[in-house]
Parts: sequence; structure tokens; C-alpha cells
Amino acid sequence: MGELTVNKEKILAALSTVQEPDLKKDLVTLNMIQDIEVGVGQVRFTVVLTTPACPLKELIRRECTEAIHRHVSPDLQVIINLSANVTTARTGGALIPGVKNVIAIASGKGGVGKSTVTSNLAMALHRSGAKVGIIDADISGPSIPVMFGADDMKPTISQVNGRNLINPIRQYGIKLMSIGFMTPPDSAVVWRGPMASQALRQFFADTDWGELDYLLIDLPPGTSDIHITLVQTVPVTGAVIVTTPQKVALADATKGLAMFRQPQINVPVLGVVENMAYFTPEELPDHKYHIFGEGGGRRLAEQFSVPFLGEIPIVQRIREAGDEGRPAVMEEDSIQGHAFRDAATELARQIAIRNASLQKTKEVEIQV
Ligand SMILES: Nc1ncnc2c1ncn2[C@@H]1O[C@H](COP(=O)(O)OP(=O)(O)OP(=O)(O)O)[C@@H](O)[C@H]1O
Repeated sequence: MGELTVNKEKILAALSTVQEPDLKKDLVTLNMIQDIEVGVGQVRFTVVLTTPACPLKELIRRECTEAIHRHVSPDLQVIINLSANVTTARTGGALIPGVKNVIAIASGKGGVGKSTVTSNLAMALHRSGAKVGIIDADISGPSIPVMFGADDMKPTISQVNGRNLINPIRQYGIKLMSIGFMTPPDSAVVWRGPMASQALRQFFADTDWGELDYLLIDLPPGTSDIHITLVQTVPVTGAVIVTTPQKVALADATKGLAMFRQPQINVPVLGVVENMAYFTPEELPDHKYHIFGEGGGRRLAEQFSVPFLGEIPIVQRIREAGDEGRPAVMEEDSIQGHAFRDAATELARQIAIRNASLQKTKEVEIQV
């Protein structure tokens, strides 16, 4: 090739013209370019994305190639390796130091499918390549163990540096802890608030979570002491609100959403998932029946100026898969597979945007 000298500086200068579309800064400023190697007639480098579920992968790849062809040489072969390093907005903190993002999954009303959405979002994030855990803190009916076929399992205890630590259950590549794995200390049938809060604190303080990109917390419906315990115990990256399009569900979801915005809680809302958005019979795939109303979740998101993460249809397989203990998103090429994967991708994207733009979170000081 002529007298063209290609060096790392020229490549970096070219790549500094490429914007990360969500974060609105260039890839070099965001420190997303690594391992540049210039060879004869070619250049190789790695783009470190903010999440393996990044929906903009191919766009970024194309724009990098175009920028190098335009600013350095149209003849260079550009080989791009995409990897991911999930971002965090945490500032240390004594508990769960290896966990990058704690995501609260909440609903206003019971039975809207919060646990179903939690387990499927977790599975979809895991399948995209992320390290994922779930804490089931829903004392009203801890259903995560059943949905993961883990209801017969019991967490074990290990000694680490002279301390007893709980090992979360591992199922399908996901780490799980549930209030359903624990027996209430006074063998009461029903978990009462203070005991459940104590159990939740243990899930953070005495559980060996190791390294996780996303730890999803399945909260009880409505507003409760558990919500307060959560935000006081660990820094929460953000909350997801699950609702159905029904008027009664939306009214309660509004209260749930407003709770996270109270100054003493102050957890950013990452978005709304509308579950049971419509029914499509298998034999009539073009027909959508809006059994519980239409577009309510999207309107709720608009009203509060928070992202809409997606709509999940009513599909018989979602219920069956939950009962069988294998989250429905594992059937990848299905209506439910696509719906949950799209919502998980959008959630990962909103987490990356939140981590880049908002200030760091810390535990909420106890207000007396
Ligand atoms: N999109 C869907 N399509 C079909 N069935 C669904 C869907 N979402 C949830 N279900 C079913 O609805 C029932 C309630 O769901 P789930 O237990 O997830 O609700 P929840 O909001 O977590 O309830 P709780 O108030 O007990 O916490 C379950 O049987 C589940 O399989």
C-alpha cells in the first residue's frame, strides 16, 4: 500500500467521530475502544459495549468501519471484535461488592405477572451473555422457585474466611435466592413483614453472589416494608414496573411508580412492562384481542416520562412453562421468546443509559 502510514492515533481519531447513539458521546471518550492492532492493509480492535444485550451492535460496527474508511483509508480491512462490560453506577458499598446492578421489579397489583416477567427477563439477559441473579422477595407468594423448577432445592452453606455464607441455588445458569427456600424462624405459615425484611437483609449480607451484571429483585405487589428495606440495604440501580392494561392495574401501578420517586426513596424508574397486553390465537396469528384494554402500559410510561420497555402477550405456553419450571423465553423462536427478549434488550439499554447519565446511587439513609 502506498506511503500511507496507519497508526493507532489515526484509528482513534477516526473512531472519535463515531457516537454511541444512546449515550450521545463518542466511542473513544467513552473508553469503548481497546486492543487496536494495525497490520498490513488491515486494522483490528475491540469495541467494549455496555451490555451484551446491546441492540445497536451492528449499527456501531458499521459506523466504525465507515469512519475508518472515510478518515484513514478506504482500502483498509477493518476487523471488529465486539465484547461487553456491563456498566455500574455503584460507589463501592460494603455488601455485594461484585454485583454491578440491582434492579427492583415491582407491580401495583398482585397477579399481573411480575414473577413471570422477572424470571423471563433474567433468562433473556443470561442468554445474551450476562451474569444474572434473582432474589425472590415476594412474601405474598414466592413463585420463583417453582418457575425455575427449583422448589425442591435448598441452598447450602459454605465457610468463607471463617464466616458462614449462603450459596445461592444455580439453575439454568442463573443464581437464585428466594424467601421460599427459607423456613420462617418461628415456623409460622405466613411471612410477616419484619421477618421478611430480616431475610432480605441476609440475602445481601450473608449470600455469596460473586460477580453479577444484573441482580433482579422480585418484590411483593404494592408498596411494603420490603421495598424500604431494599433501598436502605443496597444501592438500587433502578426499578421496573410491571402492569396489565386494565384500569384497576394501572391505577395501582401509578402508585407503585410514584413510590420510587418519593424523595426518601429516589430510585430511578427504568421503565414499564405491559404484561398480558393482548391475546393472539395460534391459528390466527394476525389477530390481536385486547382483552384487558389497549395501550395502557405505554400511556402510563408516557404520563410519567419513563421508557416503555415492551409488551408481552397472553400466551398459554407462558403459563405452562412457568408451571413446568422452565421460563418460556427458553423457547427462543416463539412469540413469547421474541417478546421477552425485546423487553430484556430494552431494559439492558435503559440500564446503560441510566449508568452513564445519572449520578451514582447509594443506600438510602434511614429516616427517623
Ligand atoms: N403473559 C402471560 N401469558 C399467560 N399467562 C401468564 C402471563 N403472565 C403471567 N401469566 C400467568 O399468570 C399467573 C400469575 O403470574 P405471576 O405469578 O407471575 O404474577 P405475580 O404478579 O408475580 O403474582 P403475585 O401477586 O403473586 O406476586 C401465573 O400462573 C402465570 O403463569
